[in-house]
Amino acid sequence: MIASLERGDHANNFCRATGGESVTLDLLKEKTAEFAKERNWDQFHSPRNLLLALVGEVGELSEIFQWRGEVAKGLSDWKEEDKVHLGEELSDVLLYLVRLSDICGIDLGKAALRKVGLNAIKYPAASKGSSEQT
Ligand SMILES: Nc1ccn([C@H]2C[C@H](O)[C@@H](COP(=O)(O)OP(=O)(O)OP(=O)(O)O)O2)c(=O)n1
Repeated sequence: MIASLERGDHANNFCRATGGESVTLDLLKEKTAEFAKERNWDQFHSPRNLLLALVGEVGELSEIFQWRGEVAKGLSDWKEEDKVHLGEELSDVLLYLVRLSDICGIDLGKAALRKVGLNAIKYPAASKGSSEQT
């Protein structure tokens, strides 16, 4: 438990070290690039390796929900440590996605915003309550 608390403190200090600026995709892109460079891991961060790592983390994320049955929105009945764990696995997925996009030369923020626009055209607000393609 102490080790886990120390780990949390260390991670929180890292967040403060960023100067408390708002978290953007660009910031995460810079942080993940820096993390890889400092460890000489650029050589391992190929598109295929990153994709496999991403899928592996999606598996770890799925395990948290596995066998629980349906989960209430807000996770009000979850233990705090389970919520912290969920945040970690969601983050792993996001960080690998950001890194994969960067390595592939895709501006993820712009691509996602464009996709939101495409989705709105494909599913006009008039089709309220139905997720069927128009
Ligand atoms: N070659 C690597 C290895 C790790 N990471 C970073 C991205 C992820 O955020 C996290 C993944 O680390 P682990 O593979 O240790 O996975 P977990 O943190 O999920 O640990 P575990 O699988 O033991 O639960 O570290 C990375 O960028 N490149």
